Amino acid sequence: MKLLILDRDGVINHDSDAYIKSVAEWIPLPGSIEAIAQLSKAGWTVAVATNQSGIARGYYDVATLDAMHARLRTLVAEQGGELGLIVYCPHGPDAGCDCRKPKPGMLETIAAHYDVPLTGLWFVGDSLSDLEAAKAVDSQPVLVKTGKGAKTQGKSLPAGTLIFDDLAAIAAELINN
Ligand SMILES: O=P(O)(O)OC[C@@H](O)[C@H]1O[C@@H](OP(=O)(O)O)[C@@H](O)[C@@H](O)[C@@H]1O
Ligand SMILES: [Mg+2]
Ligand SMILES: [Zn+2]
Repeated sequence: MKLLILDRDGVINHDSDAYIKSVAEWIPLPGSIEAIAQLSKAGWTVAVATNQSGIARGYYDVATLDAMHARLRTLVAEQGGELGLIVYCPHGPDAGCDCRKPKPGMLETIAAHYDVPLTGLWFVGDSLSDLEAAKAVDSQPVLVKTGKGAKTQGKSLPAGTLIFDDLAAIAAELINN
């Protein structure tokens, strides 16, 4: 089974230091919806693993987050694709949960859901915590330069991190090779 896991903010949609607090603030990055749909139509299952500490911080509630994700699913479906499992961590940095990246809990949940090994599985993110989560379970860390990615690129990255301009470039790589 061809499974790809994506971070959400900064990879699929624009991110903000003020958090993405409403459906209106949730704006897809150029080409990201089309990239997900193309991967889906090419036989890939695309899942999402996203930190959403804004819930713990009281910036928005689960119903609002679900509405953002319903919007994402609708947009992908309008392009003829289908989005897979979305897993989020609603906790704050001090909660000590197992799901907040850089912990790999969400990657483990998704891999178990699809019964796919984590080793070498591509996880695409824009933050160092995304790449560290991948490395923690021997998945393949993949950095995109969108969102916080260009800034992250200047940091010390896990060995073997792959770097792409955006999700569209990743889709082209996976579909054409
Ligand atoms: O990139 P993903 O995991 O999809 O989501 C990131 C968001 O939950 C937010 O994560 C926050 O980090 P803290 O959770 O406050 O450390 C900040 O980086 C915000 O700018 C960002 O919108
Ligand atoms: Mg992100
Ligand atoms: Zn959590």
